Amino acid sequence: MSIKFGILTVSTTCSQHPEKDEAGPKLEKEILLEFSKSLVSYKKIVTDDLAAIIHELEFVTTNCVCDVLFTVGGTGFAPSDVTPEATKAVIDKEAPGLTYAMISKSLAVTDMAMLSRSVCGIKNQTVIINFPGSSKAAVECFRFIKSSILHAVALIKDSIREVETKHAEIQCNFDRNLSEESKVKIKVGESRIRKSPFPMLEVSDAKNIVFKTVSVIQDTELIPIEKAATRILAEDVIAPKPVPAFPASIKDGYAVRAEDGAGFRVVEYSTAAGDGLKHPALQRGQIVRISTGAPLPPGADAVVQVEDTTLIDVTDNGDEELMVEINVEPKVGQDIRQIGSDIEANTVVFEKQAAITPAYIGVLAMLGISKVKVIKRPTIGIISTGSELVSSKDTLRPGQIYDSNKVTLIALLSNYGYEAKDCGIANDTPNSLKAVLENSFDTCDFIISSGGVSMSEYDLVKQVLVEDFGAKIHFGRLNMKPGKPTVFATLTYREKSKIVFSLPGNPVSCCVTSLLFVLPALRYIENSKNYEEFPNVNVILEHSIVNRDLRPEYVRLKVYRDAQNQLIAKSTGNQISSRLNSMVDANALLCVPGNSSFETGTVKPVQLFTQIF
Ligand SMILES: Nc1nc2c(c(=O)[nH]1)N[C@H]1C(S)=C(S)[C@@H](COP(=O)(O)OP(=O)(O)OC[C@H]3O[C@@H](n4cnc5c(N)ncnc54)[C@H](O)[C@@H]3O)O[C@H]1N2
Ligand code: MOO
Ligand SMILES: [Mg+2]
Repeated sequence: MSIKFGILTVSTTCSQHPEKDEAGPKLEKEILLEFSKSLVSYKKIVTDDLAAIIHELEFVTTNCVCDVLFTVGGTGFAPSDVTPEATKAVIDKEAPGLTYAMISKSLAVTDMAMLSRSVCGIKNQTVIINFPGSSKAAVECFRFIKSSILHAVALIKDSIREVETKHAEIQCNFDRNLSEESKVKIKVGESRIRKSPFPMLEVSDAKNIVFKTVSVIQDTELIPIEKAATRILAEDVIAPKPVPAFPASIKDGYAVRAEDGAGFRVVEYSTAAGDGLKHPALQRGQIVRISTGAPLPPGADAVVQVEDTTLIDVTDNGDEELMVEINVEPKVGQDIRQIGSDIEANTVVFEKQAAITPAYIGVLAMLGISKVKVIKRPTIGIISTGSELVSSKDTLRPGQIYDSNKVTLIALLSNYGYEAKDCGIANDTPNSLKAVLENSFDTCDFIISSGGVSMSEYDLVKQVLVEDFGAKIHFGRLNMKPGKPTVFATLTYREKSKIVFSLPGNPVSCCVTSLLFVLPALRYIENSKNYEEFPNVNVILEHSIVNRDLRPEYVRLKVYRDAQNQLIAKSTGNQISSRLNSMVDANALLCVPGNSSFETGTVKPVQLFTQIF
C-alpha cells in the first residue's frame, strides 16, 4: 500500500525563514527511507497561531491531501505552543496509544519527554500526529511509531487486503507466542529450479488419488431445516405424526353424510381451513359448508363440491345459506384427504444419505420437524496468493491487479451449496504465505488457495506447505489445460488433518480445476456412497474445435437446445486461461485430447456442470 504523508512545520521563525526549518526536511528524508513506495504529498510551514494551524489541519483533512499528517513543533510548555490545542479542535477521535508510545520510548532517551503535550488523533481519513520541534526528537518519534502506520492507514481506509494480511500475521505470531519465520528461502541464481520435480499425472489418476486420500467424514450435526438444502441426511427421518393429522376437505363445498344421498339439505354452519372442531356431530339431513383444507365435521363422511349443488334459501339479510340442494349422490370418502393419506405416522419418510432438496425441507416442516441431523461439512477457507493482488474495494497501484479468484471460488462453491470463508490474500513471500496459511488452518479444515504453484522463484506455496507445515504433496502437476500446476496436499496441523488444494493462479485454471477436483472432493467426503460425477451428455458441436497443445484441453462450452430440441454446443470464445469471460456463460466442459481436433457437427460427450438455460 502506498501512503501519502504530510508535514506541517509549526514555527513562527521558520515561517519567516523557511531555510531554518531542519526538522521538516529531515523527517521527509526519514519517511521516504522507510516507506519507499510512498510520497510526501504536502509540506507547509505555519506560525504558532491557533487559528492558522487549525485552518491548515482542516484543509488537509477535509481534502484528503494525505493519509498521515505529522505536525512538527509547538508541543511544549511555552505560551506560544498551541499545536496540541489546534489538533484537539480538529480531530474526531483521539489516538492516545501513539502519544503514549512516543512519550514512553522518548523517556528512555531524555527526561524532558515528560514535558511533551503531543496529541494524536483521526480526522476523516487522516491520522494527525504531533511531533516535537527539534529535528532529532521528531525523527526519533517517527521511528518509535512507524511500525504502526501501515496498519493504521489500512484500518482507516478499510483496505481489506492489508488489514487481513496484517491480522493473519498478528494472529499467527500471537498464537505461537513467537514470530517464527518461514523456513523457506527464495531460490536465487543457480539454485532456481529449471524443471518441475513433480511427475505429470493424468486427470483420472489424480482424481482417484483425491478420492482415496480424503477421509470420509463421519461427524454429524443438528441444523435448522432452513439451512439444510443440499446437505446429506445423517439418519432416517421417521414421521412423528400423520399428514394430514385430521380428515380434511379437498374441495370447497359441503360436508355431508353419504347415506343421506342427494336432495334438499339444511346448512347447519360453515367451517373453513384453520377452524377447530367445535360443533356436535352431523345428524341425518344436515350438511356443513366447508372450504378446502378445513377439518371434516364429525358425522360427515363425504364432501360435495359447490359446483354440484343449488342454493335454495338464505337468511333474511342474505348473508347465510339456509338450504341447499345436493345434486349428485355422494360416495363415502369422496373429496376427503384421510388421516395419514400423504404421510403415515411412524413410517420412514426419508432415508439417511439422501441429499436434501427444497421439497424435503417442506416435508420436514409439515411434520413439525424444525431441525435435522446431517453430515458435517469440512470448514472451507479460501486464500488468494500473489503480491500483485488487491481487493476490488482497494485502489490499484501500477502493476497491481484486482483479486478475482477468491470471490469467484467463494461464489462457485456457494452455487453448489458449500459455504466458504475468506481467509485473505498472501504476498509471494515465505512469511506472508506461512502466516496466511497458518491463520486458515486455525479455523478451516479444507483450504483452497490459488496462485504461486508454477515455476518461478516466487511460486512458493508448495515449498511453504512442505517445509513449514510438513505437508505431503500428493500431486503437483497434471496433464491438462488449463490447470497444469494443480496441487493436492494433506497435512496435520495441531493434531487435525487438513486438506489443501493449491490451484493455479490463472482465473480460468482456478475455476476449471475447482469443478474437476475441488467440488468432487467435497461431495465425495460428504457422501461417498452416493457420489456421482457431473452428468455426461452427448452434444452436437456447432463448429470445429482444435487443441494444438500436447495436453488434453478442457474446453468451456455453452450447451443449448435448438429449435429441433437437439443439444448443441459452442465454444465460449478465446480459451486462454487468463480470460475468465470464457467461463461466464459456460455450462459444460469438453475434453479434447492433446494435439487433435473435433469436426463441426460431430457428436461428443461433455460434462454438464450446471443447468442448460
Ligand atoms: N515456466 C513455466 N511457467 C509457467 C508454467 C510452466 O509450466 N512453466 N505454467 C503456466 C501455467 S499452465 C499456469 S496455469 C500458471 C500458473 O501460475 P501460478 O499458479 O504460479 O500462479 P501465479 O503465477 O501466481 O499467477 C498466474 C497468473 O494469474 C494471475 N492471478 C493469480 N492470482 C489471481 C487472483 N487471485 N485473481 C486474479 N488473477 C490472479 C496472476 O496475476 C498471473 O497473471 O503458470 C504458468 N507459468
Ligand atoms: O494450465 Mo495453465 O492452467 O494452462 O493456464
Ligand atoms: Mg506463478
